[in-house]
Order: sequence, then structure tokens, then C-alpha cells
Amino acid sequence: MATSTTESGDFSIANAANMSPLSAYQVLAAVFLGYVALNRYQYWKKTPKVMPLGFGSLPWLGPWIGTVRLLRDPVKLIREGMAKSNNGLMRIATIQGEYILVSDRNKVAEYLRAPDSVLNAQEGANDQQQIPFTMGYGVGHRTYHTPVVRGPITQSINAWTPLLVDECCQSLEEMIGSPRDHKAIALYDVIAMTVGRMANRVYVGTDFCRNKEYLSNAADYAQAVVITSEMIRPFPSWFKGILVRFMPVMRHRKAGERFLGPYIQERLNGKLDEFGEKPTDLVQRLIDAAPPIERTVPQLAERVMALNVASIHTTTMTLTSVLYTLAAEREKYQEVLRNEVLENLEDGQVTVKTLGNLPKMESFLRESGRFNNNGLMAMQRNVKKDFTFSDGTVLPAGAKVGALTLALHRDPEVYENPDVFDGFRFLQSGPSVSKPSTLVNTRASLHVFGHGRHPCPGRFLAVHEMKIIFSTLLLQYNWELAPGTEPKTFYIATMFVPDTKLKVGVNLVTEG
Ligand code: HEM
Repeated sequence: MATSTTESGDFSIANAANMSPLSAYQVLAAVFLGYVALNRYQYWKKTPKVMPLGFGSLPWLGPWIGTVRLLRDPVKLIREGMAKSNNGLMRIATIQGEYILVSDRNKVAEYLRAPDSVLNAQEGANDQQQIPFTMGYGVGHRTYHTPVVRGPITQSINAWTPLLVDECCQSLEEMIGSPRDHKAIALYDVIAMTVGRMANRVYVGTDFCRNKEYLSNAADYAQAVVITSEMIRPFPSWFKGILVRFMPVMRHRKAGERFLGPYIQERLNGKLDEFGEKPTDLVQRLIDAAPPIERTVPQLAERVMALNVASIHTTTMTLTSVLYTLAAEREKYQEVLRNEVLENLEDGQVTVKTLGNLPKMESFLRESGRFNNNGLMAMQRNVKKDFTFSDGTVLPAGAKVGALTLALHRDPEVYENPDVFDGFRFLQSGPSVSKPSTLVNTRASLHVFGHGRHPCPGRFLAVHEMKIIFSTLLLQYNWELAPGTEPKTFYIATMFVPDTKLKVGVNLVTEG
């Protein structure tokens, strides 16, 4: 191969056999076509042969058309897909790429059984929340906090209960007070602050859990993580790292480190508690479990902040929808649930025993989790090696798969009248029942906390906190929706956005 310049001055390439020279434009066109062909081949290779949703029939443009249709009316499009799909699988396109949604519960159970070497959960979470960029590289890649939450944190719940009850009562008293007449309150904010206080009481102690600036920063950080992850996902990794430095998420992360730094440093220096004993809070548990590379002030602060993200808005959203639903069906449920708590108090107090004896509340929480959780994608797994469903459908390496909660939580083969809220649907009775049916028990068709190999390890703490707040509210207050109002939820592509602004009328329970 030799290069030369033609008389017209064009750059050209001629081969040794002196075949007709190619103009630079032809070379560029060939390179471009080669690039496009390679791109299409790679796309074809990692795209499962599964029904595309809303792509239309135009070649090439299909994913863009699908993206626009999904943004315009995601629920309508997905319901159409559910009606058309004959194998419980559909392919959707978003600005950030394509996903396979699984609406068949048996297939969900099947994919959740696959090991991480085939369908990877952490990569799915890292993709969803962009964890290495938003919350820190270590949080996304050295996940020692998961066994800490599953083990020592969960085992401490009973011992921590008096602290959690105390913090809950103080928070509700400060935020709602004792209104004799109806007072309009933004329920979401009250619950978010209360959950934040309770969780941080046992994560880092009273100095922080009652510090409004610290709590607001933790709550704002969680929101910033969600927004930032949506914004940076389409970019290449090298650019995400740069971009994120200029976004509010980084400011909140650094602020968290400034708050927690001295406290963590004292612990690293071996500080004991006021009784001269080794503390048992989250910081200590993390220090004990952290690999050496993570045992530094910034890394540990990052980890505490990440667990705040995992705890605060998740628990708040789940509980707020429970409370909205009760407000809407107050006549039917409020007295029954309140009496159950009253009958189980110990010396007038909510205790571990009280919380362990509330089957009606457990059922109500579980049903609310089923009914109010209408997300379009949960339990994302990234395909590392080709995965084949039992019907032969292949998910090739490079694809991403998730469960269609909207369909699974309303599966008519599992739930009678699935579109009706029945607070006592899960109330079990009779000698054959060995285990109470609570929100912490996961399954493919009820996965508020995920299911399979990676269910949420914080679910026992989260449900315990929810039961404490719910019981305390029932003992102290009545609450109801203002006439003509109801929670307004919406979607941004697959993301379900709850109502965080609705005001409900609250007043004090009066004797008799
Ligand atoms: C109502 C509140 C909560 C909800 C709805 C919730 C939901 C979830 C879900 C859906 C998953 C992913 C499961 C999967 O992909 O299969 C998850 C994972 C996780 N959650 Fe929660 N969560 C809540 C509270 C908490 C709390 C309080 C903590 C910490 C104390 C926590 C820590 C975690 C961790 C560490 C993981 C990753 C587990 C793993 O990769 O194996 N969560 N959570």
C-alpha cells in the first residue's frame, strides 16, 4: 500500500498493483461504514431477541422512538407491552440505554437465582445509582457494609428499641405538637426527619441525630444521589468522574465528612463509651469490619453517608404511602389498628414485645407495600455471561435486566382482586401458620425489599422503625386527607416518584 497526491491535490491511496486510487472521501466513507457496521453488530450481539416496546417499524430509529414513547406515558406503554408479550419479557429503551423487563414471576425467580458471575447485582446497583461516582468508589466496589447491616446491625435492633422509641416520640412531639383541632402538616417531611433522627441515633448518636443541619444534609445528599445518577449515566466513565465534582452531590458528601470526621477519628483512636466499654453503634461496627484500605476518616464518613442514603428516603417513602392509604380509608382501619397497639402496650409503652404482636399492622404494611409500590423496574442485574431462561430465551452478556413491579405486585394468579387495597389480606390465622406474613418476607411477586440472593439487609431495621412510628402516631393522633385531595405520584421513564408535598390534617387523639 502506498500513498500519493493526485494532480488535483487530493490525498489518495493506491495499492501496489496500481489499482484505481481511492479518494480520501471514499476512505473516510469506508471507515465510517465499517464503524457503523461494527456498532450495529455489537448492538445486535448484546440485544436479547425479546419484544421491543414502542420502537415502531422504522429501522435504526426504533430505540429513540421507544424512548420518547416511554417518557410520554410509561404506564400506558408498559401495560400495552404486558398484553402483547407472550413470554413475560419486553425490551424498553431509555435515554440511558435499553433494559429487559420481566413481568412473569417464575422468570423473575429464575433470573434471581443466577449467581453474580452471570447476573451481577452490584453492577446493577452501581448502574442504577452510579454508586462509585455519587457515593464513592469504595461503596460501589468494597461492599463490606452489607454483612455489617445483615449481621451486627440487625442483631442490635431489640437492644436499640428503647432508643428508637424515645427518638421517635421526641421528633413527633417537636414536629407535630399537640393540636386539638386539625392542623395541616406535610407528612413526608415529618416522617423523613423522624426516620433520619431514629436511624442516626443508633448510627452515630444524639449529637448528630438532633443536629438539623446534619440531618438535612443527609436527606439532601440522598436526593442528590438520585438526581445525579440520572444525569451522569449516559456519559463515559472518565467523564462522569470529572462531572460529578461540580455537582451538589459532592458538596453534600464533603459536608458529611466535615460533620462526622472528628467523631470517627476519636473512634479510630480507640475511644470508649461513657461506661468504659467498646461502643456498639454503626461507626464502631464499620470500623471493626472495614478492610485496611477503607479504615480512614473520609472512607468511613462516606460509608455512613451511603447508609443514610439507603435508609432515609426508602423508609420514608414506604411509610408515607402506608399513612396516606390509612388516611384515605380511616373509618375502616384506624380504630382497629390503634386498638391492636393499645392491647399490646407494656406499662403504657411501645416495647419489643408490643412490636412483635401486631399481626394486623404487619398485614397492613405488607399490603401497602404491594399496592403502593408501582415501580417499573426493580432488582436490576447486569448480564456478565449469557443467561438462558428455561424457555430458551437468551440474555446475552452486556444486557441489563430488571423486574416489572407494576405487573408482579398485581399478579391476578397470586392475588385475588389485585387492584383492590385489602389491609388485612395477609392476616393469617389457624394452627397451620408457622410464620407471620410480614413485609420483610420477600418473594418474586412481593419485592419491596428485593428478593433472591440479595434481599435488602436493612429490611428488619426499616420495618421495625416503621412499626414504631406507625404505633406512636396511632396512639397520639388522628390523620385524614383534606376533602378532594389524594397523593399524586408520577414517573420519569422507569423511575417512580412519590408524593412528597401532600398535606394531611392531623389532630390529637382525645380520651373517650
Ligand atoms: C423501607 C426501606 C427500604 C427499602 C424499601 C429498601 C429496598 C432495598 C432494595 C429493593 C434493595 C435491592 C435488592 C435487590 O436488588 O434484590 C436493597 C438493597 C440494600 N439495602 Fe435496602 N431498603 C430499605 C432500607 C434499608 C436500610 C435501613 C438499610 C441499612 C441500614 C439498607 C441497606 C441496603 C443495602 C446495604 C443493600 C444492598 C444489598 C446487597 O447488595 O446485597 N436498606 N434495599
